[in-house]
Amino acid sequence: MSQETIPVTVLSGNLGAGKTTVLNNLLNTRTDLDVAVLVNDMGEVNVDAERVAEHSDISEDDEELIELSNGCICCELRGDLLDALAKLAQAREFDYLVIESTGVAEPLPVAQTLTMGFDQGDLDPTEFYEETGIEVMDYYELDTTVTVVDAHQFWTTFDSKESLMDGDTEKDLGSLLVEQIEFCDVLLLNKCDLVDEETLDEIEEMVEVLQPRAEIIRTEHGAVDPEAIVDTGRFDFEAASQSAGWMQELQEPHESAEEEHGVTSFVFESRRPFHPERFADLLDDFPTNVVRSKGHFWLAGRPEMGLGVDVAGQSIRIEPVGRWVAALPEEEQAQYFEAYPELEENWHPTYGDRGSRLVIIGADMDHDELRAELETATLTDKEMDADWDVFEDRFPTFEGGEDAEDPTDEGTQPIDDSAEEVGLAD
Ligand SMILES: Nc1nc2c(ncn2[C@@H]2O[C@H](COP(=O)(O)OP(=O)(O)OP(=O)(O)O)[C@@H](O)[C@H]2O)c(=O)[nH]1
Repeated sequence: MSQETIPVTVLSGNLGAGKTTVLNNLLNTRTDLDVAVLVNDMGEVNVDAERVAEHSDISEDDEELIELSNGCICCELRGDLLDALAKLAQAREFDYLVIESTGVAEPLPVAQTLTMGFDQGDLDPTEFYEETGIEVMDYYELDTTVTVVDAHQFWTTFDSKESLMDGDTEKDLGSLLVEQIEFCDVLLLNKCDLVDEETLDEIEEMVEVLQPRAEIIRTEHGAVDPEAIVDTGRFDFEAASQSAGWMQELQEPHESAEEEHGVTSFVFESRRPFHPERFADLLDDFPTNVVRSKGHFWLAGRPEMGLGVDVAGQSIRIEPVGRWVAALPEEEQAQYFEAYPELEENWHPTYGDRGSRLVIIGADMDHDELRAELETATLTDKEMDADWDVFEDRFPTFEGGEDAEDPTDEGTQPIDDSAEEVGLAD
């Protein structure tokens, strides 16, 4: 880390997990460090900021306590976050910055905002930025992303279908928890005082499978050694974005061994399309012990677009992930073959790159049984020769998808590892 930049720790975690408690604990134990704090709250009144002011040396009038209220810094307040931080750094000298996100914030976009500033594609430059040209990266360097998890509420949240509105987006608590676990350097398993040892072991095993890279620390009342969350130098955007268990599993598939609490994973692959009705039935009645599934699939009758499945806790989302290269004009295909030689190796003479690849993570799963169910949801030999358009298909259709005439439509890039997901709820 260079001398000039101010290191930043970002605290994320579900509502009530203990972020403010961790923050106050930190402020009260590292009194030698001049810490500035930015607290984000969804409501109009920044309750967390009040509580930080109440329980630490920082007062609410203090310019070291910045409040961003009435929105979320992972979405609509990204520009405000960048402005606030640039102004803070210009106005004051301090050693360290801690950002407490709202309980509904996803850590990845917050980290992206801090590491890329306004250069994020969909973020309009603010007036302040247009005038000054000051980039947040001129002053700050993201040091550690911390996710605080409520051990007591863990399984309830995980299995919850309850959803929250975040701006215009609806998020359900279970999948938000998974996202927060999947993107962090340090994971604080808080409220351990309320949970027995056996449950803690179970949670830890699940967390380790979802997020193999993070350091997991058990805490009570947010009491953690400041060294573990401040100035750790652990943050690495590339590593953090690739660290989710499902991603590693897709990159290097291996049938994971049965652990004590039976959290295992496997990758299902097929070069046959799924039957739309049978696969939809299977997803509707998906085994509840599958806690995470991610990947892309080929649906019979959808020759243009690969779809993605995203299972987190009790929520199942289907989303478009991109066009099959096989659906592109020949000149474009040639470009892909050049860029990705492995594409040609796995090319099917009739169906090209179409196929399905899903990672499934769960507790006490019967791999053989689930594999067989997935297999049964793909087309039979007879169906392979039938007309696929007559199958009942209740999967959502997507704009710019298989109905689109121009295969180069925006948002429908061919499938590769970097394919963006479009978060459309089912
Ligand atoms: N028993 C117990 N209670 C805790 C622990 N940590 C925090 N709490 C309590 O849990 C409640 C929520 O803690 P906060 O620190 O406000 O949680 P938060 O993540 O900042 O909450 P939001 O800002 O609403 O998202 C408070 O009443 C805390 O006192 C813990 O380890 N054990």
